[in-house]
Amino acid sequence: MYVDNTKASARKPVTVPGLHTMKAEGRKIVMLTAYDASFAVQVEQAGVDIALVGDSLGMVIQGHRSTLPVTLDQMAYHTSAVARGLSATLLITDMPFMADRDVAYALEAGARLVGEAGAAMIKIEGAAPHILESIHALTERAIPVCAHLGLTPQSVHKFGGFKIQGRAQDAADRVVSEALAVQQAGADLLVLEGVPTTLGERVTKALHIPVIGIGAGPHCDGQVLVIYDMLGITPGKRPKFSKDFLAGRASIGDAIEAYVADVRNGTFPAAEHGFN
Ligand SMILES: Nc1nc(=O)c2c([nH]1)NC[C@@H]1CN(c3ccc(C(=O)N[C@@H](CCC(=O)O)C(=O)O)cc3)CN21
Ligand SMILES: CC(C)C(=O)C(=O)O
Ligand SMILES: [Mg+2]
Repeated sequence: MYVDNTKASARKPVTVPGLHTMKAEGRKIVMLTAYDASFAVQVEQAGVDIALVGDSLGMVIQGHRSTLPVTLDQMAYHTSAVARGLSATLLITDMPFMADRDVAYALEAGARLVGEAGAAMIKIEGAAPHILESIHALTERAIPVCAHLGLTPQSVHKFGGFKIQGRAQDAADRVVSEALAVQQAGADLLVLEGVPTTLGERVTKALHIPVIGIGAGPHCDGQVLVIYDMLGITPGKRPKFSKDFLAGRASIGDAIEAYVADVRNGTFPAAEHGFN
C-alpha cells in the first residue's frame, strides 16, 4: 500500500537517542496510540513524536473488557499497518499478555514485532525478574525497550480492576525501585500509568531515561493517551485522566494538533487529570 505522507516526511525523524536529548533539554515528549495506517498518517502529520500500537486495541477495537485476549499475531498485524503510515514518527508496539512469559518467548516476540512488522521499540509491562532479564536480553540484541509500570493493565486480575497504584508509602517506594531496576536493565523509556501525581514527579526526577505519563500527573517528561479517548469515541466510560480534544474542533487533525500543543506547552494534563 502507498500512503501519501509527504507533508510529514519533511520532519526530522524521532529517534531513541533523540528522546534522551528531549528530556535533557526539558522538551515534552508527545505519544499517542494508533492502530491502523490512516490514523498513523493523522498522528504523524499532527507532529506526534511517538506512535504506540497499544494492546488497548483489544478493548477499543475488539471490544474486550481487558487487554489480555490480544495475540502476538494481532499486534504484528496492526504494527505493520501503522508502520506503512509513518515515516518520521518513532513506532513502539506493546508486548502482548504472556508473549514475555520467559526470555526466549520475549526475544521471539521482539524479533517478529521489530523485524517483521516494523516497530522500532517494544513496550513491556512490569519489573518481575524475568521481565528485567528480557529487557536486558532485547536491549543487548539492539531492540530498544520501553518499560511500563504503575497501573499495568495486563495485571488487571492481580489488581482487582484498573486501580490507581502506588498510593501507600511502601507501594510508592516499590514503584520507584522498579523504575530504577528497569532503567538499570537497559530500558530507554518508561511509561508510568495510573499513579498519584507526587509519585509521577518522584519517578521522573529519579530516572535519567524519559518518563511518559498517563494518569501520572503533569510532571512527567511526556504524555500518552489512547487516540479513541482523545477523540471522544471510546464507547462507555473514559478514564478520568483522558480528555476529549475533538470537542469544539472541526477535524481529527485539529484535535491531534491541539493535544500535541497542549502537551508541549504544559497545559495537558491539568491538575484535574491527575490522582492524589
Ligand atoms: N480506552 C482506553 N483507554 C485507556 O487509557 C486504556 C484502555 N482503554 N485500555 C487499557 C488501559 C486500561 N486503562 C484504564 C482504564 C480505566 C481506568 C479507570 O477507570 N480508572 C479510574 C481510577 C480508579 C481509582 O481511583 O483507582 C478512573 O477514575 O479513571 C484506568 C485505566 C488505561 N488503558
Ligand atoms: C495506554 C498505553 C500506555 C498502552 O499501553 C496501550 O494503549 O495499550
Ligand atoms: Mg498497553
